[in-house]
Amino acid sequence: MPFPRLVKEGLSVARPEAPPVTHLLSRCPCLLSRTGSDSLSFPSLWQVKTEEQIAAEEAWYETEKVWLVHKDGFSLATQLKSKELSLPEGKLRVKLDHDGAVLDVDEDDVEKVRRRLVEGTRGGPCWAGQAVCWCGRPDLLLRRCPPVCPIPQANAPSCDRLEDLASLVYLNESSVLHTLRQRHGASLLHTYAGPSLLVLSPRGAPAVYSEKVMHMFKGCRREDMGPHIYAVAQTAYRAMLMSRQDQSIILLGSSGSGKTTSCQHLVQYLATIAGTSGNKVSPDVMDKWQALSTLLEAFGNSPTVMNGNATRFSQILSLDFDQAGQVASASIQTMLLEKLRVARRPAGEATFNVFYYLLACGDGTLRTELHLNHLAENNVFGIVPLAKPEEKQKAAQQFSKLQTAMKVLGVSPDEQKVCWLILAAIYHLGAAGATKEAPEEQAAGRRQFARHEWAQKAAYLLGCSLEELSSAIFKHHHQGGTLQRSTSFRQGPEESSLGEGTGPKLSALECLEGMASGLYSELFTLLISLANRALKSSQHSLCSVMIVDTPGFQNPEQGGSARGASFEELCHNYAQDRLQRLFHERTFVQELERYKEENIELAFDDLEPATDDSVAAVDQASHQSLDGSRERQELEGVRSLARTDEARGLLWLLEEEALVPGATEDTLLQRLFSYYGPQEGDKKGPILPLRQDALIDTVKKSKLHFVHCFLPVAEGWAGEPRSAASRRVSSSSELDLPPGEHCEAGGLLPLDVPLLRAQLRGSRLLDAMRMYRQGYPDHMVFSEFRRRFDVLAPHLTKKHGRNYIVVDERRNRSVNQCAGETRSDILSEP
Ligand SMILES: Nc1ncnc2c1ncn2[C@@H]1O[C@H](COP(=O)(O)OP(=O)(O)OP(=O)(O)O)[C@@H](O)[C@H]1O
Repeated sequence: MPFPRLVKEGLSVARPEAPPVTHLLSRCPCLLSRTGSDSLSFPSLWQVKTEEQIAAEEAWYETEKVWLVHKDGFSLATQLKSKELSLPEGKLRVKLDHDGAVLDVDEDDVEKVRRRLVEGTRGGPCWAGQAVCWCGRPDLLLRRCPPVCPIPQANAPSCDRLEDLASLVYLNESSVLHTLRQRHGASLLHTYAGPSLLVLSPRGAPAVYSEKVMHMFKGCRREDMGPHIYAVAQTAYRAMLMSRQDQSIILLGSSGSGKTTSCQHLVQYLATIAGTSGNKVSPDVMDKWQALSTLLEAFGNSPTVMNGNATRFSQILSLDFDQAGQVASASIQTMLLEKLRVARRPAGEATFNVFYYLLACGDGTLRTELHLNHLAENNVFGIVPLAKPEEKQKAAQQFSKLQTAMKVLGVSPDEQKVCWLILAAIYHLGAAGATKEAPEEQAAGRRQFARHEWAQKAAYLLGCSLEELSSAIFKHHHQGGTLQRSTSFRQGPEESSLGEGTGPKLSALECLEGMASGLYSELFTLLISLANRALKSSQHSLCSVMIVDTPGFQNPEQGGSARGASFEELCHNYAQDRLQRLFHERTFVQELERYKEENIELAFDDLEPATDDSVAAVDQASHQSLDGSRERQELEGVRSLARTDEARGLLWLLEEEALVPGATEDTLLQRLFSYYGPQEGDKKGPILPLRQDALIDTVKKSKLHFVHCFLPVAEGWAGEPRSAASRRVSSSSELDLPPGEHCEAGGLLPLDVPLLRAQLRGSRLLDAMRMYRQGYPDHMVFSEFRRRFDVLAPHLTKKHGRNYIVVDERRNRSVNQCAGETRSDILSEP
């Protein structure tokens, strides 16, 4: 039976809910096994277990199966216990299942699970925190899961492909990895992790995405759907319709793990299901979304060491729905575009896709207009056409596709022309290059183009004279003296020369790079507003589903590149970190606080301490604000103000140092390390703090849904293993164990267990799942409860009006009575 509770600010419902029969069939890991091959299958694909199967499972749980964790993987073993066995403190004796070897191992090498009994929270002794049974057969559980679980446990084979990791009888890291490994081997991409979805990015084009499949999810409730990205979209859509509250779906994960692909599937689902008139999807809606995706992919993506088509900006896509639940309007917000990539980028990486498309364009007239018939031998921005004929051909096709997409988005031929002119001008600026002047020449203002004929072309395309262009790029920087220099991908000592006492001066090349990235950024902003013009409508909308996609975590070393992260990568990583932290706050910290207030005891005594120091340090703003427009004479004051002992975030420091005369990258680093660098005896590396961005504030007020995308293996964008380190796909030889027990054994698809383990730890999904199964995860605030159910008490509505608000609802007896009467209705949604 469910356990609804009236709590201070609403009504919570514990899991397990009372399942209807079909529901029971789909969820119970104890009694049932499934025969379907994919997560799309529904309860009909489940089979009730035979008595023999149940007996085998019982026997399994009676032997003490444990996970033995090795440095790169884990093995199934049986713990050996006997009275005669005398082992030193902290040691256990185990027998490996695959070869029968008996080993004495450290207790710490055996996967830990919860040990404490959570008594009374659910009113049953079987609720020891490990066992979640949806079938209501506590007698089975009682035998399997004693009140205090004395040892770490592995799950019976029937749990191997469980759809929801939170339903594992024994929830621990190795059990989760094992389940994911089994599902991955069966090409099951999606798995529920309690309230969230986990996606293991596939290779190739899996057949689980199609319009036909979308219609299988239409109208379903969360508990009726197998794990799938469409299920997340459907859950958010349904929740929005029910609660009239904005919803946000947040995609988390490493670069290349499939966030943008999932984002596209989410949009397609919502546009298909809610962009429908009658039974037909409006072609207009779908065409526009497809066109938007083509546009963003061209202008905002580029190949990186981690991903052949990496997104280099953050975006919030918003679909706005009307009263009837149809898409009324849509919009896109973008931020953190990595604009400097146009001019400078890490070695081995490429510029934005659109340049390759334009340079491969087969339209002779356009090429002539853009002066692209003859290309330069050198380009300081490294913008060069693709070399291989097949790549060129593909890029030319992409250019035509882009032109069509712009047309669909209502970008007129003249507006398109402006885009091509700016892109070509950037190309010509790169071909023009800049003089490499000595510091004394900088002072004399001798910065200029290296090859004037190319600069002339750029000026012509931008509609100005060469002198005007030159002046705009090189001359006006003399007066400022407080310009912030770009610090990314810096190489070469000549670029770090500084004018004495006048603040950092920019080299001619930096001036040129600034112009190119500024032009590109303006162009990108313009295109986004043109796209919004096409997506918006004057139709009234009620609430929205927002989808948040940001560049994934990126560690250059993991991509096989021996360098530190660039400033831009740092910003993207920080944004991801903030979103991860939001996940943890919503699914764990806030829940825990709520339970504390309600005196509900939960057992979380073996949790790893939080490791988000870097985000905490980021938010460390200065107590004293600086005004960037301060006059020159105030800068001496700034110097003393800036150089206090107060620890601040990196962006604060950058702003301050940019204002301080004579400040250099070294002084910035010095301060950074003095605040956050390793202390004596501290083995941690420096923490790189930033200031928080606006993205979080935008989504915080909505109901959040999280999708965690995991990389199964570390492959570079060319499909090559990224580095020797990441190639450590656990092989049995490395673990000194025979084949048969490791991640890739048994014909499963390759899976990099250490990589997966790192992602699992980073995501803190285990914390969220433990909370989910112990607590009361389904929660409805009173105002929402009343909105949905006040129809059942019309006399109250008549008396107080539809929108009345009572501060402490529990004091309102009549409302409570009403709540009591309708509690069961909450559990079966109308
Ligand atoms: N669900 C999926 N179906 C098919 N292919 C996928 C899926 N997820 C990922 N991929 C493959 O992985 C590649 C990388 O995915 P994607 O660009 O979506 O990753 P990302 O997490 O958005 O990366 P980044 O953070 O670098 O932008 C895709 O080009 C695609 O080939």
